[in-house]
Amino acid sequence: MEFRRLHPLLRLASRPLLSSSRRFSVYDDEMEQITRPDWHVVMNGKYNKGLAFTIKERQRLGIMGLMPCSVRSMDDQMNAALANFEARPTDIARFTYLSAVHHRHRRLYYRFIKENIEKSLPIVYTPTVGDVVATYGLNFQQAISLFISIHDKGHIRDLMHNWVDEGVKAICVTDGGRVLGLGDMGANAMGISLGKMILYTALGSIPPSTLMPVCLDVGTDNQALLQDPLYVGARIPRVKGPEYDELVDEFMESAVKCFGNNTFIHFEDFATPNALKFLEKYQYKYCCFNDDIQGTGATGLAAFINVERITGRKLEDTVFLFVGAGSAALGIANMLAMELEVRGIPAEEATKNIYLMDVNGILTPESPNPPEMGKIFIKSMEPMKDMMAVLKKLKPSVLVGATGVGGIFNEEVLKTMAKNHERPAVFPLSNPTANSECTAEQAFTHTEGRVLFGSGSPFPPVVINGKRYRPAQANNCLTFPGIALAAITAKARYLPNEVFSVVSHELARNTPQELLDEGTLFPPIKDAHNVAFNVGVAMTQYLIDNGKISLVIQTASK
Ligand SMILES: NC(=O)C1=CN([C@@H]2O[C@H](COP(=O)(O)OP(=O)(O)OC[C@H]3O[C@@H](n4cnc5c(N)ncnc54)[C@H](O)[C@@H]3O)[C@@H](O)[C@H]2O)C=CC1
Ligand SMILES: CC(=O)C(=O)O
Ligand SMILES: [Mg+2]
Repeated sequence: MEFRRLHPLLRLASRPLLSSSRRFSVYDDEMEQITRPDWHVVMNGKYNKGLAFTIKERQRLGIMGLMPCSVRSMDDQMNAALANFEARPTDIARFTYLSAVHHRHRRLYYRFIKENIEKSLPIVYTPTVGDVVATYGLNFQQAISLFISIHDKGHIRDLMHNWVDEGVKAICVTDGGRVLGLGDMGANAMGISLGKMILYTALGSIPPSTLMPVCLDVGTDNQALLQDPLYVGARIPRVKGPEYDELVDEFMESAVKCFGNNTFIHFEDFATPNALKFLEKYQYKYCCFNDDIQGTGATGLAAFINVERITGRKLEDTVFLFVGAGSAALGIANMLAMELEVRGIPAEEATKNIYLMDVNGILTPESPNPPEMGKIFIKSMEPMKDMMAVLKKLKPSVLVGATGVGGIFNEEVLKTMAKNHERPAVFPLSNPTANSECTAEQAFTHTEGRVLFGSGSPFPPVVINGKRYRPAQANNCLTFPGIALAAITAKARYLPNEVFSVVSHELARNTPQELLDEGTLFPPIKDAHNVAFNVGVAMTQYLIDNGKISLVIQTASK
């Protein structure tokens, strides 16, 4: 892992020796200590490298005796970390162990996550991050992120001045309005901003010192949190209306003033009405990105492109049913409609076979308050509320779940999909695992292994009649690290919708043919960092070719 700025002592340590009055003789008579001893280098995770400091480095840095005499290579430290990680009895204990590694030795932490991504992703991300968010107050240890509360209105720039690193290039901001499928999690949502930014580094190779996770703490309507003595956020009902909007405006203005107008600002887990409002308001004004809408949109479209490759059934001839009409479903459905239009299908035709249903049923002219982004999918048909009745009538071959409601794709739903189609596609996208619309085992079992499958949270392989099926993870973590990498690399001024189409196609292309042949829709998680790199390159190329980069860059004025 390359870190951009070295601690001055480490820089000094890599230079030829200067003369000094103090002399060490234990290991190397020629070695001299050139500076006052500084334990800071071993106490700060940003500079520490544990037992990997050589004896010479220990002498140069004045840290002899602050660790045992063994020198342990990074490879050996990785082995020790893996043994420690696996010895922990629960996933939350593994998360806590890794957080301690982050605190004392960041290089080891990111290398561990990257090189053990199949084991570590479910810990630092969904599903365990859901438990981390739920128990955030109980386990709170150390601030490594920026909290901006409603009480800080008018002073956000001052708070940004307090941030630990200069040269911030990307921010992940949440207000905790809808965290995974857990609902309003108030200030506990910081766990989600942190989790996303860990993947910026582990998958996107973006230096952590350029990243700032933020939680806008505007209170919460979650009564359990308000009554929890350990809750760390503002104990007030969630602030809404102009006061809230002004806070978010001030946050955006402060971010670009402090860190430059190319700062990549990632919105995460805002409740859908706010997510849609801010995307519309800021998309062409800032270099901003909504992961739940655009990152998920790009991921979902990639899945559909690969369904088309496997089944040979054209997207324009496919009937899609989205159960859920929030950020995730709207993001994917709109990406799909855009793809069809790019392929020459007229706008009205493009949405003809794309159906959305929310908690009130299929979107029809009678639906109460359909979101603006969902209006193109409204169908002039009889209102239908029952999912089974809809499945029987429309016979979709692609079924997407983005409701946050665990288990609603039950045996009957899955069997109906299998009865109607030789290769039905089913996407229970909701997180964490308990909120998944079905499990992989249920999906493969009730479709006799014929399903094309992608879930938001990971599931282990499924074996049916001796045949092993590999469930793919359909999660925006396959896109947002590459999107961030590209936006930062190209110094993008703003991100038009078309870039996400480039991202989708690149993600789909990264799925090896042998996996498509066995019915797997996405690249394996072990290749996620290669995917992030390839997505980053493709998107950067698009931004440069299409003049979306800044020619005049307004830099920070912190
Ligand atoms: N796999 C991934 O990459 C992603 C997954 N998600 C997941 O998607 C879920 C939804 O997120 P959002 O769209 O932001 O939430 P949201 O709360 O805005 O939308 C949920 C939608 O589901 C509908 N709904 C609820 N119960 C229903 C039912 N029984 N039948 C039909 N519709 C029902 C609601 O009316 C609403 O339209 C969350 O669990 C989240 O974790 C979100 C983003 C990315
Ligand atoms: C994956 C993600 O962004 C979500 O579940 O909200
Ligand atoms: Mg999210």
